[in-house]
Amino acid sequence: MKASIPILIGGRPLGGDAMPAIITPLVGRTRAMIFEEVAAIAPKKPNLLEWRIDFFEAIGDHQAVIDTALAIRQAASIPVLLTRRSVAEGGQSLAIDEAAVMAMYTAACQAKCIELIDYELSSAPADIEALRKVSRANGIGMILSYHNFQMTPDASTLDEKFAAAVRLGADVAKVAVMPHNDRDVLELLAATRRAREKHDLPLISIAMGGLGALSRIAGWIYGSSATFAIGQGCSAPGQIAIEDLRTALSIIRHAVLGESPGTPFGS
Ligand SMILES: O=C1C[C@@](O)(C(=O)O)C[C@@H](O)[C@@H]1O
Repeated sequence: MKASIPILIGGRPLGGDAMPAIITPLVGRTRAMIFEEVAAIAPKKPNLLEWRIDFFEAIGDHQAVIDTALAIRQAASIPVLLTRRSVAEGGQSLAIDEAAVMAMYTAACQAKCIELIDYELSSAPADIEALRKVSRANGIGMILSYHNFQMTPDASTLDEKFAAAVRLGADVAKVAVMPHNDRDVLELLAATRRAREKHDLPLISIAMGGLGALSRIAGWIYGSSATFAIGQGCSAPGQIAIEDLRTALSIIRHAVLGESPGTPFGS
């Protein structure tokens, strides 16, 4: 089994040796709501906090974004991933346009108030290129992502999404899709496995909804380096509470990696 490649933050693997890293979203609309979430989530020790800034009312106010990001990091001592999810890919509608979103991401990178950003592959190529430059110049990692909340595209489309993220210089390639049946989940896992064989960068892949639970718990076996779990609020269908996820992961890790303290087979 080819190991999943860890996501690096400041040169260190996110989550240490354990696979997968656990990411919990922050979905508060106001600074006060976000801090309530941080207070509830920090003791649960996820490896990364995803600040879903499309939920944040003050998204257009750069200083508020920077101050809040710094305060989240300080309160939780957990690295922060900044994500604006577009409406087309399952996010909230915004009061600001795409140019202002770019300006917000740029200001956050320059302030170095976050460790990672998530930007969608469907964005304008010039914007992806510009954000890649500014994130790299400031030492901020970049996830290039694709989400389909309606369905699971065919195998070649899934392959192409991972490949496009690599071509465009992503540090992490991410694909999240909606399965309609158990086969769709297998397609997502198979595409993840092919991408792991072909590309030399960390991947995140998710099949959403109840059917996709297998991908959240066992996707790391196929090459996905991180999984999203509920710390306090949910940001997508099918996310599992971090406590339940950890229980499931420890059972599977023990079985798959041979870490079980049980009697050796055959003895
Ligand atoms: O892209 C992802 C994955 C996700 O959609 C999920 O299914 O867990 C949750 C989002 O917050 C995140 O940005």
